Amino acid sequence: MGSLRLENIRKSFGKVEVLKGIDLEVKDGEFVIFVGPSGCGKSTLLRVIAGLEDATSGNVLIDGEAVDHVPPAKRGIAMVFQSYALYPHLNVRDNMGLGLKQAGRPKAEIGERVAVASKMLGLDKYLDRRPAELSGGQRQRVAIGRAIVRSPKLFLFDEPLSNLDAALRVNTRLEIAKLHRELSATMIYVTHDQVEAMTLADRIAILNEGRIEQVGTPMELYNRPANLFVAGFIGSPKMNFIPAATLRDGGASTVGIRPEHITVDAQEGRWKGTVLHAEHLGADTILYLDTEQAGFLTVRLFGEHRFGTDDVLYATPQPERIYRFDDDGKAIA
Ligand SMILES: Nc1ncnc2c1ncn2[C@@H]1O[C@H](COP(=O)(O)OP(=O)(O)OP(=O)(O)O)[C@@H](O)[C@H]1O
Repeated sequence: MGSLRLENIRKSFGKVEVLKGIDLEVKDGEFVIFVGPSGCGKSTLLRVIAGLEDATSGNVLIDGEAVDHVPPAKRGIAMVFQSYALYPHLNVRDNMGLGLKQAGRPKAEIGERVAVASKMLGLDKYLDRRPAELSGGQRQRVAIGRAIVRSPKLFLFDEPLSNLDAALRVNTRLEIAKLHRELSATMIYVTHDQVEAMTLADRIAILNEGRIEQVGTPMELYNRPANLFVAGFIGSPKMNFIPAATLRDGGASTVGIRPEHITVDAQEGRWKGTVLHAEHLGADTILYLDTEQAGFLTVRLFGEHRFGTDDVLYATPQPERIYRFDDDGKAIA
């Protein structure tokens, strides 16, 4: 079991309020990701859940029990950090088993748990190596293994992939997804990378300036963003925002259209524009347009296209894919 409930969590550092009333419920076995811009309070919230930081007010409940006065080691959580935090003088086996040893578990049990976790993570061949003899990805797997052996109620991950290069990030991401399936464990994960969030999470909580803007499945956030912030945050390249007057839409203040929902044609279309820059990515082509009616627009086309800088073309939004927002930035259904 490992459910989590956050009730009106507030946290101030001096006069600065960093978390401004966070409510969230995480079900047993769920994978929830906190995502948001730098400084929005993601890590602080994770640290409050872990007990490494006291909330100024509000409650943290694990499996229905308030843990606000329970020290980190007794909360039944295991945390994986960006920096791995391995002991350099210990080999992989001892790094993974240290927490259990400190908890006074019998040697045979520690050996067994380390064997299971290291096999799961493909580390069984490296048990005698020290951290310095491992790659970055292997070190992060040891840190994850150290969490697994403790069979925690909750796994907390703080940007675990950000020290890895691009290829290794993808690999390790897949491993974390697999691990979540195999362990059916509750995982809470902080990242500023929306691809990580979209690919791993059952649900994503989008934070902004200490508040949750929206919680939902990746596709809910993509298809039905609650406001301009979420609409602009989820999706790459970013959604285009255009004054509603451009579309003669009296009921909205701003309209949004995703780059992948605009078609282009050399002869005709809704908005005439000039290509400022074209990115040919192979699978996709990204065009940056300066249009007469809608201003700057980013367009994402599937596959290869011959359009290049200074070409003049016409862009047309798919009407059923237009998002509308009111004066306060709230989505209009
Ligand atoms: N111990 C502290 N003392 C004072 N201010 C702090 C402390 N820890 C965090 N902050 C401030 O709280 C705010 C939120 O920090 P936090 O690390 O939670 O953000 P984050 O969303 O995780 O950002 P990043 O993605 O850059 O890691 C920041 O403005 C930060 O400077």
